[in-house]
Amino acid sequence: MLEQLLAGSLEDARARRELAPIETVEAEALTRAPALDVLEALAPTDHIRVIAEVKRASPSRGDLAEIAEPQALAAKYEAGGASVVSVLTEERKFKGSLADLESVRKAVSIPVLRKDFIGDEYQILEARAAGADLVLLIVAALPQDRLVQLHDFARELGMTPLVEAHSADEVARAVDLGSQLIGVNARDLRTFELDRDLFGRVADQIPAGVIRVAESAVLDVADVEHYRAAGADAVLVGEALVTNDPIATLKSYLSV
Ligand SMILES: O=P(O)(O)OC[C@@H](O)[C@@H](O)c1c[nH]c2ccccc12
Repeated sequence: MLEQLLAGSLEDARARRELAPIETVEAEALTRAPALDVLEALAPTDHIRVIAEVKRASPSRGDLAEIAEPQALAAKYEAGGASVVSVLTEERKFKGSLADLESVRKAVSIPVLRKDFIGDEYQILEARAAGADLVLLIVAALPQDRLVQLHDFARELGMTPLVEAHSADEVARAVDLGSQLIGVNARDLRTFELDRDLFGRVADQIPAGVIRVAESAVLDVADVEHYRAAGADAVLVGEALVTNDPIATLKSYLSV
């Protein structure tokens, strides 16, 4: 499944590239206001931080919410105390788009993450041109040499890569990159199985000073407490925020 998702995102990016060549998108990326300081926004503090996701659907959970106005949802996330907004831009299974990211960027002043299956520099330039401050890089999707190149490329644009791992080996590869922001996804993107305890098993491998994000499978405040107790600095939450009142839900998490 992960291979198909990556192939689909790359194919969609190639089609966009026919219309907007890399030079055009690069010029847009370079004339944007500088990317925001993500490590500052997510710096460990006395409560858990939340990366709140604009998520309409997923291959494992199907349709979650309509979200006609992603900018309105993102504004609620900011009002509720989220530290970062994640916008799924994958079109085929997650029903997102770069247009969603652009409208969210205009509506909030906190950092914005482009959440997609990224395997090409062009997608990173598009993200910056649309105003993203972070990009997701999924360790399982890429050989290490490409991961190094894409990680460097994003950093040269002033962006912060969120490097996603789903096993002890993948965490080791993320650490090898010199990543300052590592996410452990409870969901296996190949089988869609959930393992909420994975974060706790691998958290100690992440060096002090690196921000630790627990991704997926937060359905209520007890799950946030579970991740916090295991050492998470931040949680990345989609489904629970798009299917409940976002402000009230965020406020309950921020008490953890
Ligand atoms: O809806 P949830 O279970 O709260 O999960 C959010 C987020 O972690 C999930 O959307 C995600 C994590 N890593 C990804 C990689 C690609 C697509 C989606 C994801």
